[in-house]
Amino acid sequence: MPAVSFQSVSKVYPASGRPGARPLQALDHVSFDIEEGEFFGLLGPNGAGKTTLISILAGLARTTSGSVKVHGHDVQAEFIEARRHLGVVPQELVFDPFFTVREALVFQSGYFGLYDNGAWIDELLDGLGLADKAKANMRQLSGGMKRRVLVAQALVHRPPVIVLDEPTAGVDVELRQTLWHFVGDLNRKGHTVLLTTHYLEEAEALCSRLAMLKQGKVIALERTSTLLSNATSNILHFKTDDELPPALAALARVTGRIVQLPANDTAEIERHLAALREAGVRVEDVEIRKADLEDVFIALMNGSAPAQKAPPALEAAP
Ligand SMILES: Nc1ncnc2c1ncn2[C@@H]1O[C@H](COP(=O)(O)OP(=O)(O)OP(=O)(O)O)[C@@H](O)[C@H]1O
Repeated sequence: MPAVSFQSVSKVYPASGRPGARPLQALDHVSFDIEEGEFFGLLGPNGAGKTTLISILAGLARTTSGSVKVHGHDVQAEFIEARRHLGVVPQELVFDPFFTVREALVFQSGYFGLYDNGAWIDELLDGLGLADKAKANMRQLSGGMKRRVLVAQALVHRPPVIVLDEPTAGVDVELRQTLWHFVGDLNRKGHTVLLTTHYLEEAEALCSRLAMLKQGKVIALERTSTLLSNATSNILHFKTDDELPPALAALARVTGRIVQLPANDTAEIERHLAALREAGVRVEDVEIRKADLEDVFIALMNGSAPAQKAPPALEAAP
């Protein structure tokens, strides 16, 4: 039995009351399973539907059609059983300002009928670097510390499935490391992890399998290693102040002065360089690197399949 199963999930938000407003299809027949013990990544640009899908999984929103199960329990029909199997770390920092950290965790344990949870709470506080904040009031904590408490709250009932919705947005390196160490450990002990993130290098490093959403549809569902090995193999990376010739501009990812051009082999790299020379483009700091998940993501979001070699942009210069 899969840990999480999404079966043809659609979600339409009704039109707002504003004149001319139309209903919005946030999810369009999303289907995939997450197996027990997987570290699974859900990726997609802003507005792709990730939070909507997670809200449905957590029982905070309802599907328009389709079904979602956690360890075989339907999240709508068997809400309590499904919820017991899930620990959800929300994107937003929601907390009760009147509790201390420990009180918040004791209170949360009570929701699940756990009245003798002190040992596990201590373990959570230790593992997440919160031990010296146990008696601090929630409102005295920095944003990063509050996020650690949210992670601890999500885990008080030792859920087999852990859902992290952009847990590292705006958090410092230390918290990221603490969090990934802790969550990685739980995953090695058999917990299933579902992660949404905009940090693709994080997804590449952590997730064994990925789903990519675009406008509410699954456009890729693959092992991370397969996505990477199918990708255009090299990226020609350089800086320039000059304008690229149109054929190269159409292929390039440009960030300020930095240009990145996909190239499948050495011959294509040479063709790109020759074309740049011919167009009088002055380049600096030229590097060739392997394609990463960000390159795959961009290719997929732009509608070009990463497995396919980019069309030869230019004829080789003499
Ligand atoms: N409560 C709501 N009412 C109406 N439309 C909504 C509601 N919540 C989300 N949407 C819309 O549904 C679409 C999907 O939003 P969602 O927040 O699920 O995307 P996301 O992939 O999580 O984006 P982000 O990366 O920005 O968090 C967006 O167009 C969004 O504006």
